[in-house]
Amino acid sequence: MAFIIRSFICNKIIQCANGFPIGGKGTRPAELLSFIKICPRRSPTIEYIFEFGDKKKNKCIQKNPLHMSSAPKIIEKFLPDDYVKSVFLDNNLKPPKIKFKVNNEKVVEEVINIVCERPNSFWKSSALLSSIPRQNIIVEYSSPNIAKPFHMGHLRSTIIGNFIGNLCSAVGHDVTRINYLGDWGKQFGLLKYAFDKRSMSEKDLESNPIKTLYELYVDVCREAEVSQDVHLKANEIFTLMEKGDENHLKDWKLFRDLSIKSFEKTFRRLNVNFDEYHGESMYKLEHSSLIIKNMEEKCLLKDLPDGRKVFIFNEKSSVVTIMKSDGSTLYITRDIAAAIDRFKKYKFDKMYYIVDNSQHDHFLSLKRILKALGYNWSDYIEYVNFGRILGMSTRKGQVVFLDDVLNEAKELTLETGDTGARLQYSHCRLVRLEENCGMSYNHNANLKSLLEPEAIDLI
Ligand SMILES: NC(=[NH2+])NCCC[C@H](N)C(=O)O
Repeated sequence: MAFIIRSFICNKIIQCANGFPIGGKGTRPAELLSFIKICPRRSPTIEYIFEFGDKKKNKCIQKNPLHMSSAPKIIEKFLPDDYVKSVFLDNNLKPPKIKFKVNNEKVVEEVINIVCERPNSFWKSSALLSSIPRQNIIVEYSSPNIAKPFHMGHLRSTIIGNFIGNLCSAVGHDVTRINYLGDWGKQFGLLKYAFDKRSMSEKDLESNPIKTLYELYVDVCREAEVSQDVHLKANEIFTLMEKGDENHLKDWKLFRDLSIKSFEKTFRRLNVNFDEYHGESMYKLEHSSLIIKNMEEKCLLKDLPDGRKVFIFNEKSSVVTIMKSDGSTLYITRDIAAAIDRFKKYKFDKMYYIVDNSQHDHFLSLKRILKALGYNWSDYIEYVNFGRILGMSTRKGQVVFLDDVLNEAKELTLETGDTGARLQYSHCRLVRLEENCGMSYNHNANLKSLLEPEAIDLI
């Protein structure tokens, strides 16, 4: 609720600064808002500080239109009022800052009135929020790989991405939530090879498709470790798939449909939604060929003696393979195509990719390549990374299944006391009590008595 006071202080500072050099002229309250901060509570009075612009300091402060030289004038002209009891320069702070001591009673009254009037939307009137320009935002999160179980890394991406999506919508941005499935690549050649070799059919997948497909994948990876032949066959199958071979694609589609069904069950359980399901399979050879042509025209690719086409990444001349020697495409090529496609379609102002740390270099390359291709919007791409869950490898079969984790978490919350579930339960009970007691908030209540540190903290 600090925003009421902050905007109030801003307006007054601008009034006071009017007419002398740095402040005043055309400065809008919104420009000053972020420089006003609430102090950690040390005294019973709520205090705010104003930080001055400093050329040498961080960018944010550099943008501050008010400089230290304005301080004495502001203090002199700032007359105490209903909201602010006193204003002074605190020289104990390094560098010194203006301190505003606030009238607690007035703030408590304002806060309680606003919350009572608009209990579900009061926070939206924050001046800080209204100064944010509305944007078109894409959040890509979760993005599990089909035919494999949804694992903890995907769970983190799902939770963080969903949260970012909610936050962006809440402040009024247009948000498109995309789940970009890992549904293409050599692993589907491997899987299809194993599926055929064991003469399997749709029937074998009926009872537990993900588990069956996953076991098959772990099995064939083991086989591939000792047999070059398996690799060759899998590559061959995947190359055929890229060329549109219907027989292979029919089974791939079956794996994909069954996987999505199972993921959706998990998303329902987590109360997570997506606007669109995309996938790597949307960006096959024809997209990649265009990108490769474009990169070649701009002299961004180098042909290696082994037949690969690579992008020379940086000064240290590390390379990123854009096309394999057998002509098939790669994860990065598909991501380049997907980003270009999304910009065409959504004209985003910001696109967030929520993916674990292990893909740091991948996203760095993605941004660099897009920039080298002349797409300046690559600056709008934000890679939101998070710590990787160590010791898991889908290829080796070392994963913790998400459904097992959720089941265990459910049991634990039911058993133990001090948990989120318990908190929700207590909240429900309190709401019920409030509903049943037949009393409502008394607008004439004497708010002076709300002086406990806990009450002030809450406000
Ligand atoms: N656009 C992207 N590359 N998103 C992340 C995809 C994550 C990938 N499917 C994985 O599980 O590792």
